[in-house]
Amino acid sequence: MTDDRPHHDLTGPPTAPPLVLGPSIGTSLAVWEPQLPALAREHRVLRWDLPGHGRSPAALLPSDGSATIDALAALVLRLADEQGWERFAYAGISIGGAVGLHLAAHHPDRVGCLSVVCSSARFGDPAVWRERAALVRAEGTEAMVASRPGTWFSHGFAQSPAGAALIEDLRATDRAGYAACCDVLASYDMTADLERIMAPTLVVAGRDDPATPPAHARRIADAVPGASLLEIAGAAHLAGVERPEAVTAALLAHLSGTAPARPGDDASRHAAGMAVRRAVLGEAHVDRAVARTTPFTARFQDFITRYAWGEIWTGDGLDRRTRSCITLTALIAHGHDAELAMHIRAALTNGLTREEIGEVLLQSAIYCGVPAANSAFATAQRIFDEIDATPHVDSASHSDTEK
Ligand SMILES: O=C(O)CC1=CCC(=O)O1
Repeated sequence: MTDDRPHHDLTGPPTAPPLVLGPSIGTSLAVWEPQLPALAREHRVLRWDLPGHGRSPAALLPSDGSATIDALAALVLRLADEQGWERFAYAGISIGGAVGLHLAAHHPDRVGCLSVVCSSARFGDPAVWRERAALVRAEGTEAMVASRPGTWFSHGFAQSPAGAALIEDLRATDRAGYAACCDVLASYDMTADLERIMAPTLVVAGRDDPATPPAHARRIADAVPGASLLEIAGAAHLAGVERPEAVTAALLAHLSGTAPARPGDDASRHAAGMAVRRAVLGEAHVDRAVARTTPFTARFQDFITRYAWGEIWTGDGLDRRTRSCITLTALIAHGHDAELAMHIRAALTNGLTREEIGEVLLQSAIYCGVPAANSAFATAQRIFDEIDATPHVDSASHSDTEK
């Protein structure tokens, strides 16, 4: 590697569609580790390190306070050019997402699909970022270590191996590189440019993110034409680390072109429906349903994929969490226990916590009847126990029956 480009790595089939992943300040490209295996299955993934972070040289950005988002975006374009990628999908966390917004607005021919995770069009008061830059230049990134756990994670997660490793990456970050990224954030303001973005855009927020709270995500999603918004419960700023399955599912669905299918033909509705169905119910589950399809069930399989998933679940009028609440209630009301089990797992994938699922079940006791809710609680407890007994299995990888 020469010293004038960011450190980066490449994963996935060399001929697969390109996807560039950008990290957040204080982290390295390892922050994308939880998503990498799934994303690299069907993409050639390029992850890059911010200047002074991971293994990138700090000198990629000026140290005199003049660093800009344009300079960071130029580094990414350089990496894409080296790969011969005229057009690529881009996903970025926080400042990494800001680079994506900038690229999509100012180089619209380069970004075919955009996802921004816990990011913003403006990261608050520039003076605060200038102060942080000065502090880190004087004292190093150790000065940020005490406050990051509460910003990056909701309670307790910082003590997990994944959380602790990220804090160590912060400690290892070069002070000049970190400070220059603060300068970037001080001068960054995309507010007036969001409406120029034409790439299909997904905006993801962590509900408990104090750095870029959901209101920041809403501002982006409201201004970028056609953007979708997903808020993830039980996650702070590094939502992809804390709630990996929810973020991975959202990115996969977006990358596979699940923009609302209406108006469209049956084929595009089927394709969009299949992608959302996979994102919500899990790859393994849908693979099993497809494998079980017979000539007798084929029309019905096509119908639910195209209609339930391709028309209704793809809609952007309600978020997936809300759709899960409605679906759980309806299944309880009609006593469909096998479908309920499947949709309890789907609700977890869609970002509902166990406590929130419990609230839905409690409320169903009022409107669907106590016996129905009693049976639903038993089903939910069984699913939670199954998940706890196999902690490394994706909550969506289940064997409950689906039509
Ligand atoms: O300060 C943090 O750690 C949160 C954050 C703001 C921009 C970014 O990349 O991370």
